[in-house]
Parts: sequence; C-alpha cells; structure tokens
Amino acid sequence: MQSLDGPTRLDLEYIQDPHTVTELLRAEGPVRQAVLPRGLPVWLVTSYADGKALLADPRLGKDSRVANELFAERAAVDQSPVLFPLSLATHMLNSDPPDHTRLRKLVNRAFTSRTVARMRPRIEQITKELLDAMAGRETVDLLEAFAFPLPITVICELLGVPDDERDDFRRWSNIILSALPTDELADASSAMTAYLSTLVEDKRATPDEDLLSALVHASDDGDRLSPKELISMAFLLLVAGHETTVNLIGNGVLALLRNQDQLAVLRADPGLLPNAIEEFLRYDGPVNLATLRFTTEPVRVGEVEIPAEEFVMISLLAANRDGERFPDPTRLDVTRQPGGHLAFGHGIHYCVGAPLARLEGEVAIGGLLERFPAVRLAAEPAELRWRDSTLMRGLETLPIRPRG
Ligand code: HEM
Repeated sequence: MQSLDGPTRLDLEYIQDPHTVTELLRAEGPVRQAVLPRGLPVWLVTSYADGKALLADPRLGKDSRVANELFAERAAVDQSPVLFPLSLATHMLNSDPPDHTRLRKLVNRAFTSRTVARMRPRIEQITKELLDAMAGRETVDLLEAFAFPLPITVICELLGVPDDERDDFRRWSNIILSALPTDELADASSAMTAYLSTLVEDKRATPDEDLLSALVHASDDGDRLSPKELISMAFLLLVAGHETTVNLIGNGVLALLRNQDQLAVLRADPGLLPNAIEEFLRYDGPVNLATLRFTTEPVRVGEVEIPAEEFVMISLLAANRDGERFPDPTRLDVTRQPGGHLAFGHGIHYCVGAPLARLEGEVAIGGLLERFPAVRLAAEPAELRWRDSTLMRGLETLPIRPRG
C-alpha cells in the first residue's frame, strides 16, 4: 500500500490483508481515492453507513456499455481498452432499470427460499459423498476436495451443465476474475463465450427441465432476453455459483479453526449454525469489493464530493468490520446478531442466490463438523495465501487434517 497522501494502490499487500488496509483508510474518512491492481483509479468506500447507502443509490450506475466508455477514457495506456467483454457482461449485475428489472425477474423464482429448500436433500447427498471421499485421507485441501465441488455441482445441476468441461470452466472463470493484468484474459473470455454459446445451442436443440433450458425458451419467446443477454446470464449464474459459496465455506471453516472458543460454542449448541453462517459472512465474507459502479452525477460522501462519471467501489469487507455498526468488529462471535451485514450487497442488486448460498453453507459446514469432530488446520495461518482478486476474498488452498 502507498502512503495515505496520494491515492492508495490496492496491491498484493492489500490483497493478502485487506482488513488492516481498510481499517487505516476508514480512520481517514469514509471514502478515499484508490487505484485497482489493473491500474483503474476509483473512489473506495469503507464505512458501513455510506457503503450501504451507496449500494442502493440510483445515482450510481452499472450499465456495462457506459462503464466501458468511461473505462476507455480513464484507463492507463498499457491496459486493455475494454473493461467488460459485452458478450459475457450484458447481465443484470451490469444493468440499470428497466433492463435490470426485466432480467432479474426471469430468474427470481428459481432462487426463492422455498424453491431452494427443495434442493436440501440433493445438497446433503453431495456433501455426504464428498466427506466420505475425504475420510481416508491424512491431509486434504478443503477447497479442492469439498468447498469447490459442492457449489459447482449444485449450480451446474440447477442450470443443466454437463460435468465434462467443468475444469475448463473453472480455469477461465479464475482468469477472468483475477486481479493481475494478463494476456490470457482475452483468450479466456473468448473460450468462455464459445463454450456457453454451444451449451445454449444444445439446450435449444434438446431442452430439459433445467433453468438454462427455461431461459433459452424465454429468449425464443419474444423479446425478453437477447442472445447476448442469454449467454451473459448463464455466465453470471455459473460464475456466481462457482466463485462465492466456496469462500463462505473456506473462510468460515478457517475462522472457526482459528477461534477454537467459538468452535466450542457452536459444538455445544448446533442450533446456532444459521446465526454462525451470518457471522462468517460478516467477519470475512466471500466478496471483497462490490462490483464496479460509476457516478451519473456528483455524489457527496461525508466531506468529499465525488464528481460525475467516476468509478466507485464499496468495500463490503470493510463495511462489515465498521465498529460504528458492529461492536468489537474484529472478533468472531457466533452468538452475536450480525443481521444487516452487507456480504450479499444491498438494494436492487442484492444477491439473488443468497438463499441457496446460505443453505449450502449450512449443510456444508454443519456436515463437516459433524463428520470430523477433531478437524484441524494443517498449516500455520500465516502460510495461507489469498487469491489475487479484489472481487473475491478467498484462499488459494486450505489444508486441513480431517481426523485431527
Ligand atoms: C456466499 C455466497 C455468495 C455471496 C457472498 C454473494 C454475494 C453477492 C453480492 C455482494 C452481490 C451484489 C454485488 C454488487 O451489488 O456489486 C451479488 C449479486 C448476485 N449474486 Fe451472489 N453471492 C453469493 C452466492 C451466489 C449464488 C450461489 C448465486 C447463484 C447462482 C448468486 C447469484 C448472484 C446474482 C445473479 C447477482 C446479481 C443480482 C442483481 O444484479 O440483481 N450469488 N452476490
């Protein structure tokens, strides 16, 4: 991190320890200028109250076409002039009303708590199979063996994606979300677009009971979904399903194993699990910075006026550790009332998958603790590395000893 006098560079030090960096920044004020790893200048918001208000503020836009234009004006010369490849990025998280409203309506029903509750038996079955496979092993990477395959299998089954190309998908998705400049980005985006186009064509030819077939049908059924929007929707749902819940499981298990007193509290009263999941989301949630927003007019935050047409990033990690909102914020406390945390965002873009993520988190972490009561870390916490992304807060690996 650079000095607090100029814009703060969100570099590798920040990625390894965002909490310390944002605590220092918050002490300076609720918003500061910063530079993202790929060189983009942004305004970074670190307070809970302002973060929450801005997430729901209609003066902040998200439309990917406008964002691309602003990006082309602002980006450093050595950067790719395109922020989002529109073939993949024409989705609800990059749209403003009325497009956002139309796109979100198409999938809302698939993710309500009631619909998702019906998936519990299947989620429990996948969990059991993965835990069984870990049982004979001394040491395992919990992410590879458990936290990744569970949500990936669930979202792929929900959408109707066959297993054969899941590894490729995961690799492209990783590249697309990573923070470092990379030539591979364009290749990964093209490969992803080609893969999803073929998948959509397969669904059109042989529709099934799955969500992707329903979306293909919606796109054939008038003007509700353009071809680009259909591919982008599939991309968004698959990436969200691949990249987020894994970190709820990974970060949650890490937090518990590092705070044995809280593990003991939870073991003594397993009924606390749903509350503990909310606390894991607050304490070290899967999403670091909320996705990109830009001001459509000047917006005042505390003492600072952000001019029009500037990029704004809201740090969900920082908001959730703001002492003004959560007393003793750096302490993991599975009995606290963490309601109101911003790990799933806020406002019209509030995570559509939250009920599914909560259910997966509960079944996974509950299942792991029940099956392996003596589970412990197989690495010093200081040795653990975080993935180089400013969007995702997730470990590269989480070595554990299931049987202690
Ligand atoms: C613990 C896991 C998850 C976390 C922490 C999470 C977090 C978030 C956050 C913070 C946002 C809003 C971003 C912003 O406003 O910039 C969001 C939006 C979204 N999430 Fe999740 N998510 C999770 C799991 C999922 C899952 C499993 C799905 C489903 C496939 C999903 C689908 C979506 C979609 C489609 C949006 C866009 C909603 C909109 O623009 O209206 N998420 N998520």
